[in-house]
Amino acid sequence: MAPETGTAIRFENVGLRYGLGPEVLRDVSFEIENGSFQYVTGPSGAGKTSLLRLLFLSLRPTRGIVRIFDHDAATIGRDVVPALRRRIGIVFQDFRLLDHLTTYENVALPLRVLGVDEENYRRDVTELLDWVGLGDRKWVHPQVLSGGEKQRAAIARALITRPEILLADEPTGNVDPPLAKRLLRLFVELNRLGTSVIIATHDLSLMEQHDARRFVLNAGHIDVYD
Ligand SMILES: Nc1ncnc2c1ncn2[C@@H]1O[C@H](COP(=O)(O)OP(=O)(O)OP(=O)(O)O)[C@@H](O)[C@H]1O
Repeated sequence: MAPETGTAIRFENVGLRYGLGPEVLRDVSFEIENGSFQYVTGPSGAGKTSLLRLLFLSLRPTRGIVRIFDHDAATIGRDVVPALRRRIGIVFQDFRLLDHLTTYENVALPLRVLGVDEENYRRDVTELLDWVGLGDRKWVHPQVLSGGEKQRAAIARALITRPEILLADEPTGNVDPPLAKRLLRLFVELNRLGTSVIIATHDLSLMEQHDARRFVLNAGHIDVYD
């Protein structure tokens, strides 16, 4: 579990460009404390997903400094990345569930990859699936899940390793308002238990329901509202 205080992430004058294209993030600076809660918002194309990809170490900055758990992203060895990523849960916009696995197996996958025996995770996976309201969808495959059910399965998979940081890209994009409210409660509860939560969203009503720090991106620039 994350220590109670301290900085989990620091960005200093970060710039990002794809190939030879224009900078899609410019002079982005902020810190994310352990156990904090923040939204990343801004119009379509503003750079929210790109920012999450930097946070997940799937992109490196073109300039500036990105520090994750006190490691400099520019110099992290490829062999260290998996261990750092295990401390970060991510919910992708397109879920990325594996079609040949059941909901239960998808959620258990990060633990299987870590070599944990099923007898040691069966209860946790079952409890988490109940918690996200998928207890009765455990044995079906993603093809028969609704958009909202897939979303909850992807959230459960991101949480099963009890990450110190949770990144979620539009986690309420496919659900109706009551379910969005429930998912938000889940993120707030997770945050209460010590996880830093970073949610990229367009959903104003979500941000109104739980007031927290906002990172507003606009054409690659960031404004931070505490
Ligand atoms: N792989 C890529 N190659 C080139 N340009 C990219 C790539 N991914 C994103 N971009 C560009 O970077 C900019 C920021 O995109 P990004 O997906 O980060 O925005 P976003 O705020 O998440 O948008 P949305 O809300 O629509 O998901 C856009 O101009 C986009 O076209």
